[in-house]
Amino acid sequence: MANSIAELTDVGRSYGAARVLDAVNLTLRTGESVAIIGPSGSGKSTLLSILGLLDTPSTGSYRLNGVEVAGAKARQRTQLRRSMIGFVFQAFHLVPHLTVRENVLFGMYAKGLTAVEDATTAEAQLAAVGLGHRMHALPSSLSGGEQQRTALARALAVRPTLLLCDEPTGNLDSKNSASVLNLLMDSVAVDRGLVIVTHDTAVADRCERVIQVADGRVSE
Ligand SMILES: Nc1ncnc2c1ncn2[C@@H]1O[C@H](COP(=O)(O)OP(=O)(O)OP(=O)(O)O)[C@@H](O)[C@H]1O
Repeated sequence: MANSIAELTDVGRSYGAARVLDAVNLTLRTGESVAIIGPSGSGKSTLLSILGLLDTPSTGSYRLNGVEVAGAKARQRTQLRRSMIGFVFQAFHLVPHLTVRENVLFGMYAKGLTAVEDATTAEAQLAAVGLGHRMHALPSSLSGGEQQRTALARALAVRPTLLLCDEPTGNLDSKNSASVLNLLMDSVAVDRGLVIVTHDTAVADRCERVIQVADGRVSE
């Protein structure tokens, strides 16, 4: 049965006098793919940052795996983020002087994983995204699609409970978008949920749920 991973109750976020999110109620469960859509500046990235513990709600409750984190200290949020959350961004954010394989390993070390089997996990994850033959390449020699598949392998190698993506196909042509989208959909698992902020209707169409953000409010 699907478990609730993330539960936002009456969440608001203000920056100074500007109210960016208002009374947001949202529950995300394992096995789900959720698209977040809405006009530019409506608060989508802010919502994703709150879900990923990069930002904190100004008001309301956020329960992550049953633990209240809205008022959690930075250290606890960092620990939870490391152990539970994976991110994929539009701009890939690979380390330029590390190879593809090293980028995935670096992501694992950054998450505090240092087991000997890390190299095997990293290589298996790269093979799973179709990059087994590019493991020793530098990011600059890869296509945009290959770079995003590396970023996805880096995120998945630590087995996140929640995979959060901000415009993951925003820098890709249609062919590379389709392959990254297929991999994202394949990454949804009984013990994992997927959230994608997107302007791309092809992406939203593939997700089970579509959440619309407008004027700081969400509707489904
Ligand atoms: N750190 C911040 N300080 C002040 N204002 C902010 C901050 N972060 C976001 N905002 C404001 O909050 C609003 C929502 O921003 P957000 O990035 O969440 O929108 P978005 O829906 O993701 O937009 P886009 O589709 O253009 O990426 C914007 O008006 C933005 O200027």
